[in-house]
Amino acid sequence: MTAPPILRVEGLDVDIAGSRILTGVTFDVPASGVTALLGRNGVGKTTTIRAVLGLLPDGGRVTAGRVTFAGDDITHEPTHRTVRRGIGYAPEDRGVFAGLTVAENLTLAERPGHAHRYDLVHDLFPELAARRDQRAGTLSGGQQQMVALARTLLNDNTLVVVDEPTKGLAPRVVTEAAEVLERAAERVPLLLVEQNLAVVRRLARSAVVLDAGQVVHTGDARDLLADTARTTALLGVGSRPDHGAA
Ligand SMILES: Nc1ncnc2c1ncn2[C@@H]1O[C@H](COP(=O)(O)OP(=O)(O)OP(=O)(O)O)[C@@H](O)[C@H]1O
Repeated sequence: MTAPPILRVEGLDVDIAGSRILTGVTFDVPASGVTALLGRNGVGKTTTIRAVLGLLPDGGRVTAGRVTFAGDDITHEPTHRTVRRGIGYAPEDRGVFAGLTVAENLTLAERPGHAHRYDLVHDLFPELAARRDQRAGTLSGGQQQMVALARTLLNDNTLVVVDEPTKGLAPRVVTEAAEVLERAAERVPLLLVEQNLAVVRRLARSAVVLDAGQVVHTGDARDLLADTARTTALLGVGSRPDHGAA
């Protein structure tokens, strides 16, 4: 028997400033492994995860559909309540406080009512223990990504959502970030927005592809990426650089 999905998105419509941005978006995130949310620039990936987290911009709202987390309807729930259920979020800009130390960044992420898993974080990222007194702004992009992920893993979350973790990283650092994500995914299911298909190939079990605000493909990630013609048609990879051999 397969476990029920940890997250279920059904028929989600989202409007922002009077424009329809998502239409009928439907997909499941299994309770283990990495699910990649893919698609060209501007198709609605970030809007999808922001809708799940109740973080749509001013003028944005869910007009139809349902989001279910661990069996509970969270569609119109305020973000703080959703997050307290056990969803961690590492945003595209990483949300790291540059002027604070690594240790202070982690302390600020501590969520009341959760066990704080410093043992897990330091086991996964020994480098962060060594750099605990270093200001986060002086870390490399890959190390800052470690801090962002460590913040999500500290609170024993049951799902972690990560938006474009390798964006803007040098190829060598992309490999480092992919390793970090791989280690994290052994502990908690990830919903990962990622443009780098080498990273997707390495990490993802399932893939959801968006185009113009609609889901146009769901299925096994490696099967999709093995089909070059389909990948090119859905993602336009021929026209986009795919940095870094992760
Ligand atoms: N605050 C906003 N106001 C108006 N339109 C917005 C806003 N946020 C997003 N959009 C529009 O919604 C659409 C989807 O954007 P979104 O950022 O979700 O795409 P994406 O797939 O994450 O793109 P990228 O890969 O470039 O991050 C785009 O057309 C964008 O212009």
